[in-house]
Formats: sequence, C-alpha cells, structure tokens
Amino acid sequence: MSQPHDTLSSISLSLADQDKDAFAARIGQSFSDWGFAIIGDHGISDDLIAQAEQMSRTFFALPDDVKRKYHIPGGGGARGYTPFGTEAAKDSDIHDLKEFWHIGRQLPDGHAFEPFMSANIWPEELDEFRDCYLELFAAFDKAGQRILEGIARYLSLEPDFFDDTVRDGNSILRLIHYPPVPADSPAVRAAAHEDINTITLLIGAEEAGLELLDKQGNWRPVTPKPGELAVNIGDMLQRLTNNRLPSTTHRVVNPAPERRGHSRYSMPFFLHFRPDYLIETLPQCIDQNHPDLYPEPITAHDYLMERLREIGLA
Ligand SMILES: O=C(O)CCC(=O)C(=O)O
Ligand SMILES: [Fe+2]
Repeated sequence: MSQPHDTLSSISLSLADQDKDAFAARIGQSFSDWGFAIIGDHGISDDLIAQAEQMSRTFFALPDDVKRKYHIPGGGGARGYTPFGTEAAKDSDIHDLKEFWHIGRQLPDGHAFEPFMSANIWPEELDEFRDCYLELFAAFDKAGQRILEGIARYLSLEPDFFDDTVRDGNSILRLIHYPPVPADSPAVRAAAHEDINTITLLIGAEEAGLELLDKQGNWRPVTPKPGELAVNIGDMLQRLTNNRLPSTTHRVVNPAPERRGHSRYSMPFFLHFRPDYLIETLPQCIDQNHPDLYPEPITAHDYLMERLREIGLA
C-alpha cells in the first residue's frame, strides 16, 4: 500500500463518493510520491472545457495591439493579459515562450479582501468570455475543494479542514498560449519551476510537454488523457505540511520537430489560501524524525508577495 508507485496512474474523483478513505489514500500516496496526481471524473463538464479551450484560442488569435489593450503596466500580470516574453522562472534570465491571461475571484463590492485582490478586466471583443471563465473558475473551485478534502483525510485532519483556509482565497485561472517554437530557440515554453500556491489543477496537458522532476532527479512526462486534470502541490501546501506533500519542480519542454509548428494551450487553476490565512506548520506533520522546517509562520499574502518578486511579477 505505501510502496512508491513507479508510474503516475489516473485516479477517479468519483471514488471519493464511494469510499472516501480509499480515495484519500490513493491521492495522498500519489502526492507524496510525485507531488502530482492525475484526476479523472472531476465533475468539470466536457462542454465547458471545450468552450473554454475554444475561447482561449479565439482570444490569443486577436491582433497583438488588441491583446495589449488588456495589459496592465505595473500590475505584475495579476489580471488581464501578459504579453509574450514577460515571465521568467526564479533565477532564470531567459523568458518563457508563452503569453497568458489571468482571471481572479469576483469579490462582492466592499469585501474585506479587496485590498489583496485586484478587480477582473474583460476583453470587450469576446461576448461570452466573462461568463465562460467565471463558470470554469467556479467548477475548478469545487473540484479543488473535493481534492483538498481527500488531502485532509490523508493528513488525519478534519475532512473540512481546508474549507475555511481557502474560502474567498486569491485563486487565479490562467489561460496560457505557447506559440509555435522556432527551431533555433534558446528558450523553453516554461522553464523549471515550482508553483507558489496551495494546489494547482491543470486542463490541457494532454498536448505533450509537461514534465516533472522525480525524486531520483529524472524528468518524467506527465501525460493525462484528454479531459483529465493534472493536479500538483504548491509551495504553500508543502510548507504547511512540513514537506510531507512536496511541491515538485516541473517545466514545459519544447515539442518534437514535427509539432514545433503547433501552438499549445493550457489552463492551470492556481488554488490559493485566503490572503490572511497564517501558514503555520501542521502539528500532524511534525515528529522526532521530521522537525519543524518552518518555525516562522507567514500569511498567505506575504508569502505570495515574497515569491512574486522573485519571478519578476511584483
Ligand atoms: O502549461 C502547462 O502544462 C503547465 C503550466 C505551469 O506549470 C504553470 O503555468 O505554472
Ligand atoms: Fe507550474
């Protein structure tokens, strides 16, 4: 049962409805072995995914000057459009080969978290854009909550432990376009990095390229089937769990020569804690063999700011 599995196999989220403990054991094992899990039957409808993928293709096909109207200078890419050649991984001086759009949580007017979370902007060229991605945001939130319930059970926490920690959290839906890659490009689509947040749920990784760095130091392709999610642990959850659930380094490599002429589209949802949530090592994850690696608690917001500065986005 606790033997490390040698491949990343797909886990059905519907198992959580039939046998909560079995689901928790399987995803817990997958996350502790790999920092990743492939999740099927996640409840996000095929139609919604297809519409969202189509909308992303349509948006990124707009002329450059139209897209750039939605770039907020000095906004760190928190909302709206970030052009090709802006984001670089930590300690990297070569930019990733991608452009992206960020959608944040829609807070009701006057919400206490407004100072931490900018308002969304929407492209006026695409009528259904707002509704489509707000629906996808909500669907990701719901799937994420069910996955977090499994993680809570795995860690011997109350099953609803994470509900309050992520309520109205600073989560972000990112639409990414990786354009065709010239043969002589020195850069890669996305350089090796770790995600900063709690967990990430990704649609679109069936187009090859995503790789994780395993515990032996080898790069391994992450290959969900169409419609499945690739889910990974971020630095904030790694920190909360005293590294019991690792935030695994991953990257998106350039395609084989015959696919270089094709774009790649993906849609990660970075599920975040509430900005005021204090990330303080879980006592369940500290023992004699695992002393507390993070004796200084930090709020999710302060941690995020620290990390965004490192990648040139704050
Ligand atoms: O596009 C992908 O498959 C992964 C993207 C990613 O890792 C990220 O944006 O943090
Ligand atoms: Fe990532």
